[in-house]
Amino acid sequence: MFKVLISDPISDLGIQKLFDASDVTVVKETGLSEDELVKIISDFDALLVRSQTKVTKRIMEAGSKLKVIGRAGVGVDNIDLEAATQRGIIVINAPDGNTISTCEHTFAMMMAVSRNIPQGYKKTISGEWDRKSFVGVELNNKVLGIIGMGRIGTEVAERAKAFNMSIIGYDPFLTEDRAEKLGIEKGSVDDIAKKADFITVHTPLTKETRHMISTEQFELMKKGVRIVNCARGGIIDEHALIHAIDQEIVAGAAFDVFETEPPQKDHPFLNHDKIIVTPHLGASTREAQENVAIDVSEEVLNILRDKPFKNAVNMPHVPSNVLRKLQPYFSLGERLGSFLSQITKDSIEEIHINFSGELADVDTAPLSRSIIKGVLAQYLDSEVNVVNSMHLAEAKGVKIIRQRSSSTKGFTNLITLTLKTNSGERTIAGTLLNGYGARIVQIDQYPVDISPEGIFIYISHQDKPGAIGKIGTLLGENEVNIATMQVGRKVVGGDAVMILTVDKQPSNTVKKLLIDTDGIVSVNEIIL
Ligand SMILES: NC(=O)C1=CN([C@@H]2O[C@H](COP(=O)(O)OP(=O)(O)OC[C@H]3O[C@@H](n4cnc5c(N)ncnc54)[C@H](O)[C@@H]3O)[C@@H](O)[C@H]2O)C=CC1
Ligand SMILES: O=C(O)C(=O)COP(=O)(O)O
Repeated sequence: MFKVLISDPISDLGIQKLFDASDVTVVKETGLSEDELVKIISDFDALLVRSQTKVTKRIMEAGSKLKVIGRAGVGVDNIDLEAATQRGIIVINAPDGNTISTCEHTFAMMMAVSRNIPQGYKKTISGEWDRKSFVGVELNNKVLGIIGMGRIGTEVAERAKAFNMSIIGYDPFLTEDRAEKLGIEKGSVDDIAKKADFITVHTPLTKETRHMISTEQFELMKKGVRIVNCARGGIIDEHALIHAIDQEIVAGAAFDVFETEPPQKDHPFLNHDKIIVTPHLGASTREAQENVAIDVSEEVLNILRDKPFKNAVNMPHVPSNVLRKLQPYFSLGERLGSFLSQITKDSIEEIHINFSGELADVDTAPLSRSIIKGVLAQYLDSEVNVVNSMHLAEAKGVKIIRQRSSSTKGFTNLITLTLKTNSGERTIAGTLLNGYGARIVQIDQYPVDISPEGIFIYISHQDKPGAIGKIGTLLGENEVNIATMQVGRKVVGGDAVMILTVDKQPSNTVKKLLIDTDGIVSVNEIIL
């Protein structure tokens, strides 16, 4: 008999399958503290949560029988995924069930902020009949900027068309082709900042998206822009937003989520006459709650019964003999993927992976998942892992081509990764050198010898006398110490690259100084 603990309010109707299962006992105990959960968790095979329960390492360590944690929703930021993976606990979520509700909430917020509905309501019920202070704007003929064109962002775009809005979308995976099919324009964050009358964000919170809308972006915006965040607190810099309202750039903002939830009583968004707020209600509809509960219950039952499941957000599953052979390569593969995706700025359309030498006769599927995880991780953060990376790439329309070859260019093993985009392709190759660890041995057409660990500055420049000296001096003057330097060029005086390993991250000012240096074409910072 399996025991399932439900520790957050989850729809009873949605989890009926669990109640009906003859091999499952369900216990509902909501509002437990970490200590209380630690005390009882050892009895349970599965734990079902929403966003309230913080599933910590301590709870997992106490859950000696715990096989699966089910999140009835999308974001798994309340679950310590690393601890779960380490303990072999499968974490699953329900990514599809609340898409429509969150999209509709976004519209509710967009319309409420455009017509000052909460402000008007508040004044009217206080007994005042004020028809002058709340003149709004129409959505009709306005430009809507959508940052994050995944499930929710796409649904928002579809509905915005019915309001006669023109839409600019930004997502690293949005191709021209898909944008055209959706009837929207593909743009950058800056394009959106410059052109949009309304901006809504629908990305996860990752190191890339944290404060992706901040002072710099607000300064580009049109006067009177309205901002909506029904994704995650922190994507929009809360302090910079207040400043942009004070400067009369932003006319109004609607937030469902906060950097800290619940927000402190003195949070500047509360009681601000230009900001409307809801308490993380995006997924709070009867339908969404039923959907996510049904999805999560089915997955939990499958996992408990050792049947196939699809929405795992962690845990690799590799036969032990294959695992033994591949183990040393996982980290190299992921780092190759991460390095290359950090210097590939366009939408990725195809991922080509070639395995050669010792790797040509092993089942490299698990290794491919690590490589693809590395490629996707900076965009999808905690939601991408070796279980779901392949599926996520394919779901985003990215074609994956895996090959084996005998050509090793003199190495006993070689992984060659190529990312094809609409504007060209980028390649990286790496190897495990017997006794010397992992090495990146090729970037595009340049042979290199780099240990894939640390902070890198990748500079494309014109091969000119003095170029290296200028860069070295500039970094030195700004106290960025260079640990290693690799250079490569195609022909004398032609395109050249410089790959520096540095001891600390260069500031934005230093990066700008580098970009402004004569002969430098592009500067990328890479963190592995
Ligand atoms: N307010 C609420 O109650 C709810 C909030 N959410 C949040 O909404 C967000 C989006 O959810 P879904 O659409 O289901 O996820 P999704 O995974 O389908 O879409 C997210 C999209 O963001 C894109 N993205 C990642 N990094 C980016 C970057 N740096 N710039 C631009 N785009 C980037 C990804 O490529 C992806 O297409 C998640 O953070 C989720 O937690 C989801 C449900 C309810
Ligand atoms: O699904 C998500 O990511 C959400 O943010 C919804 O959270 P909730 O289940 O309503 O606490």
